[in-house]
Amino acid sequence: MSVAVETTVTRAPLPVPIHFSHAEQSFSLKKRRVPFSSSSTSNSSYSSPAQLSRSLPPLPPSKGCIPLSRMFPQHPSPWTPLSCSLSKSPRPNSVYDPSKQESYFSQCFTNLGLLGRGSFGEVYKVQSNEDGRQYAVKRSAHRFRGSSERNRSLREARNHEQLCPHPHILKFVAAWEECGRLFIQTELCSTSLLLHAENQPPGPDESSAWAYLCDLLSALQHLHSHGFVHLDLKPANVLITDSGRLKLGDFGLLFEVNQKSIEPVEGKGKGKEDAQEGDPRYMAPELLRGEYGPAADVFSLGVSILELACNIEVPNGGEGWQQLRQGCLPSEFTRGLSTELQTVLGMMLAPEPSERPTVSELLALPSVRKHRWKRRIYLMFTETMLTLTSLCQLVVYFGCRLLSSLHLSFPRHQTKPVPCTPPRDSWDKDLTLPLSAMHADSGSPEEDAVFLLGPTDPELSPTFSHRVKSRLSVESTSTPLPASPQPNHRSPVHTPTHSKLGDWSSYNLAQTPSSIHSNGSYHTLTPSASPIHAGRHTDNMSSTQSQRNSSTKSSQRRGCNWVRTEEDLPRSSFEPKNLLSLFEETTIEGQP
Ligand SMILES: Nc1ncnc2c1ncn2[C@@H]1O[C@H](COP(=O)(O)OP(=O)(O)OP(=O)(O)O)[C@@H](O)[C@H]1O
Repeated sequence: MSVAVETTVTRAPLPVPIHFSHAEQSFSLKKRRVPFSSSSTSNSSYSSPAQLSRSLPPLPPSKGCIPLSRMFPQHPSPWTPLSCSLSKSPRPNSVYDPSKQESYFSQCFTNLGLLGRGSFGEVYKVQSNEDGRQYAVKRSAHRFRGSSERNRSLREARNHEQLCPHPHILKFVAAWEECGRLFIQTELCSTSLLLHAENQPPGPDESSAWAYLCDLLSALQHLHSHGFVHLDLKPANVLITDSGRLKLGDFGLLFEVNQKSIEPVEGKGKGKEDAQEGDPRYMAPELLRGEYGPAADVFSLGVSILELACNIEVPNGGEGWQQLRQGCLPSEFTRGLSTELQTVLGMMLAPEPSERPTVSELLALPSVRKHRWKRRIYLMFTETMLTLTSLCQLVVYFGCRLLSSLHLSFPRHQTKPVPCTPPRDSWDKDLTLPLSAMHADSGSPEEDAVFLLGPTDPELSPTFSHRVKSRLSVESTSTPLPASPQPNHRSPVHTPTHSKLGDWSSYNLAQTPSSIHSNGSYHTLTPSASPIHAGRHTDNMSSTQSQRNSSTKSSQRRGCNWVRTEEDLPRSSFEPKNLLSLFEETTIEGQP
């Protein structure tokens, strides 16, 4: 009798979050991303569907009022360091001179291009003028409109900084505020896990799923052991490095778990009502009851791994969403997975948080231990190989330089005029802007000139020249931009298993490149009995086209006077791709 009652209770539909009323209630194919158009490079004009649904409403149009910046003299906006790394005084190697008109960003970094956009802001690939290394800098999309918005924005930076470094946590470098915007500098990664997964061939990929699970369990163990809960774990918030190592990022919703009660890190203005802040697709059911705890991260990780292993869309509402939160996995997709993975997923997706294993318990499972061991060896090997390759390239580079200088020391070769390098000032003029320009009203072209590239060029960073995907994720809260390049390495992570297809075979056939129309659109797939849909497509045609156009676009980019391309930059670090040209230069210089 009691069992029957329990079953009824468990099966009762969960209260749907308020904002789910606009969510996708029925199941549909993964939306094709809207190609990143050149006109979208402007801050004000661009908004992806995801941004539309999650970003704040636009500022009301001005009705004849003179902008504040024109009414008052434009004093440089104070640069406020927010992280300890910047507050240290005096900072070694600092190139920032507050007396100069240029902003802190302009003085300290060379902008190499846009990496992606999210609901919070834009992420740029930059080169530090202090140490010559490359980083990612996230800039809030617009100026803070009030202190509550500012506090919310600063929370992510503060949360991130207080985390102890870990190999699977995105490394925080610095944060500052300038011109009413927040800047967060982090280590540079290759791309997000979401975009990486979308670039993989369709079909289940269990070996990669185990690798992702091992990395993210390590990250969660680190967070949970330090008393933190992430509360927004999803593939879009995970980054992947060149070696394939996953790094957990985006700590905007980080909570500190106290012994008695669970308090948010900032402690102010967050409570039960904020439980809906995370992405509904990955949200644990107990968050709707205001129960914040480590088990919520385990659930979100379970949904993420289910999505990645089966290569499906997880629902953001409706029947499929309810079923997943009642412990029902979509068997038509999961039956292609091994029993081991199915068991682990079943445990992680238990409806009651108390029934879910902790991260430590999951790490202790024999199946997880086996894959974790393999994963460690793989990462160690790949990262060692990458380091060795870089070292070899460095040796070859200096060898070439030596040979080249020996050649030049012959008197007969000195007759050839050495090409002049333009003075550094002329480069800087292109990119750096007076702070007053940056301080202008939001949306002014001057303000964003440091951050935006040519209106004719949709490929925004050197990384983008390889990015072949131009799809906007309708559901994702971030990165509706072209996907990143396929990493050169092909690892177990990147080599999907196609042997266990189950009912997937029909989907796979439908999603081969031949099913893509010449205009880039996709055939509609046969609706599944499952509410959860097969997901990721690869737009090979647009990819080829994009690559073909990249060289032309690169030369076009050089014509823009307000951005520097990587080719134009002073090269403080060695770039392996230029070895061939170095050899060619040496040969040409050696000719009489
Ligand atoms: N450190 C990084 N290295 C490389 N690419 C990055 C890095 N950080 C972010 N990106 C890229 O920028 C995109 C947007 O970043 P991010 O998701 O952090 O923005 P966001 O505004 O916080 O998004 P949201 O709040 O919607 O999740 C990512 O999807 C990723 O492609």
